[in-house]
Amino acid sequence: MEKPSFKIEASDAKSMGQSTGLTLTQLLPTIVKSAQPLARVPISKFHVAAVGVGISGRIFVGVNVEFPGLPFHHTIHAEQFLLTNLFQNKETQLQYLAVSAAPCGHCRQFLQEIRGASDIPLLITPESEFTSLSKFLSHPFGPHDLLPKHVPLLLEPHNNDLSFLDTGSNTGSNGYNNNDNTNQSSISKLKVAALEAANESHAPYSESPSGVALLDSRGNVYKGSYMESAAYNPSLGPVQAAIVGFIAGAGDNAAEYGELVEAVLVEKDDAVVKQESTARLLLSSIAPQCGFNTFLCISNNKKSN
Ligand SMILES: O=c1ccn([C@H]2C[C@H](O)[C@@H](CO)O2)c(=O)[nH]1
Ligand SMILES: [Zn+2]
Repeated sequence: MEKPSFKIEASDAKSMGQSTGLTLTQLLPTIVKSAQPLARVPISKFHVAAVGVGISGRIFVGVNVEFPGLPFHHTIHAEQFLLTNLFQNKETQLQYLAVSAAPCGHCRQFLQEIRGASDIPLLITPESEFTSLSKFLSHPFGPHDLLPKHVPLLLEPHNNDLSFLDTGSNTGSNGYNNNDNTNQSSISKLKVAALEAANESHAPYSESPSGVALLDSRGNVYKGSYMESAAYNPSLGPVQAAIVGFIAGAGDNAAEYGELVEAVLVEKDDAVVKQESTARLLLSSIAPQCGFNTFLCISNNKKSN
């Protein structure tokens, strides 16, 4: 198996199958094993990998990411990383899921945000028999308990119809380089990306969508959309989602938080769930050199009221 990566194209998955004589699902345990070293686990040293096959035939990887110095609830579980990776690559359904350890209760719950979650075939490696997620979470509580059926679920397309408040929406920034022109043009670029991320955010329970965009020193932009869980606590914040984009998008260069130079958060002015303080806390802990700016938006259907 070659160097582990966070995304395997369908054609590459096919040729891996041909060269090994294995079917797609038989390949998954090997991919799980090779992905485990990608986990960032300074606290637990417990490497979790979650591998999913999307409806397009592409294979995606997630790993757990821990943040020393911060409360545990900032942690990104491997399954959450995987769902974020699928979401960011516009996969609308998960065909198969394989994980290196049985998913914890929090992840079993988070997976309920996918339509038809109970039927997702699940493999706990190194076993070779799939079972369904419903075996791991019977009598699930989920979106169906709180939302009408037509509301889009996690991997389905979202458009929250947000636009910026006209004036005074920057609620403050930190970082060392906030006043030069280059920085202003980066912030404008990040504002557009963060608004896109907020428009794609899955926040049907609070109706408080939000998005983050991160800029690295090479000029790359990484977007992250806030993703809610019907059970509230397993929700994944927009900074975490953008970090998934940063780690998964770095390719062969292992992403270092020290490379982050600027960040923008976009959230609603009248949100009942506000991200700003916790987003600032996480970023200032892992990337103290990174600027941070918040811009407020409004949902257009409310504007006309
Ligand atoms: O389903 C699970 C269970 C645990 N972890 C991670 C969280 C933490 O980083 C470490 C120890 O709990 O393993 C996951 O990623 N998924
Ligand atoms: Zn978990």
